[in-house]
Amino acid sequence: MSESVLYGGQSTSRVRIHHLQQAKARGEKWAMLTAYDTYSAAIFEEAGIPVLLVGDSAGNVVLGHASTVAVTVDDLLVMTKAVTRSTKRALIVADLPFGSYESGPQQAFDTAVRMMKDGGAQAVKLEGGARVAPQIRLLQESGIPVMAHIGFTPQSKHALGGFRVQGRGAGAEQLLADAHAVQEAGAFAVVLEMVPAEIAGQVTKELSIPTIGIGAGVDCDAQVLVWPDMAGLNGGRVPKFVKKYADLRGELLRAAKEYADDVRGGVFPGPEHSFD
Ligand SMILES: Nc1nc(=O)c2c([nH]1)NC[C@@H]1CN(c3ccc(C(=O)N[C@@H](CCC(=O)O)C(=O)O)cc3)CN21
Ligand SMILES: CC(C)C(=O)C(=O)O
Ligand SMILES: [Mg+2]
Repeated sequence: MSESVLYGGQSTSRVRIHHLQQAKARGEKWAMLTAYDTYSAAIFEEAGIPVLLVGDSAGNVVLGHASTVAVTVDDLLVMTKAVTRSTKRALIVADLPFGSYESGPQQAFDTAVRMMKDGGAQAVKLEGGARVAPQIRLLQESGIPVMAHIGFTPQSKHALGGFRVQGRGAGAEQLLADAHAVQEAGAFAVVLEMVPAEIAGQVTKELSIPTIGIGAGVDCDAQVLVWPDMAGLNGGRVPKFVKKYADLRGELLRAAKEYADDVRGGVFPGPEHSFD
């Protein structure tokens, strides 16, 4: 078997966007996860996840907001710094929050520069297709790798009418046009969120850049999930596209209860946790 370009050998150098391009050319699929803090980022890198996204899903899963709309650049900067400090192999992508790039290429550039200079990110992600092509183009020309995000774009859920699959029926044409627009503008990869599997497969075939699916079927070049969803830390309802690989909520609940019981019972701390 040929060696993976992403997980291969003894290499300790950083995953770069050209590695993702090579992976697509070789038909090698890869996984992306979100990360928001030091322990999770280090664990995912050790697990061989080549790309980590400091997602604005932090609004939901870290900060307790009902949506990603309230998330600020400052919020994500703190988390991006934590993630970049604790990793050295994974490619770190920072989401650009709602309101920090839409008004034009200059605004997008200013925000992206903060994520790269202060945050240490190696790439940024923004939501939208043809409508953000000018932003993608300026960033790309300025040396900032851009990941695009089309299909269901959570920052515009109020405009899209809630959490809905995009690209069905007549929407397929729009989705394909957006996919081509972001590639043409210079995006190095594109997230496809909640898109019918067949359409996502078609986009993946037509594009030369990698597609990263979330609720977009198995034919994408890569997949992404929000980590507290896939690890079962999330106690609420999770979207249909989530597969639960662990029950961290149950495990943490058990540990916290046992600790509380030990303290109530005078069992903790024991002599081995105490000083003479
Ligand atoms: N915890 C978490 N997971 C995510 O995947 C996620 C976030 N937060 N926050 C930002 C966006 C928002 N996303 C979401 C959130 C909810 C649904 C959802 O409830 N989907 C339903 C309805 C689908 C439909 O109506 O067709 C589902 O059952 O999948 C989907 C994507 C994806 N992102
Ligand atoms: C779900 C992924 C793609 C995302 O944008 C996020 O976590 O914010
Ligand atoms: Mg996001």
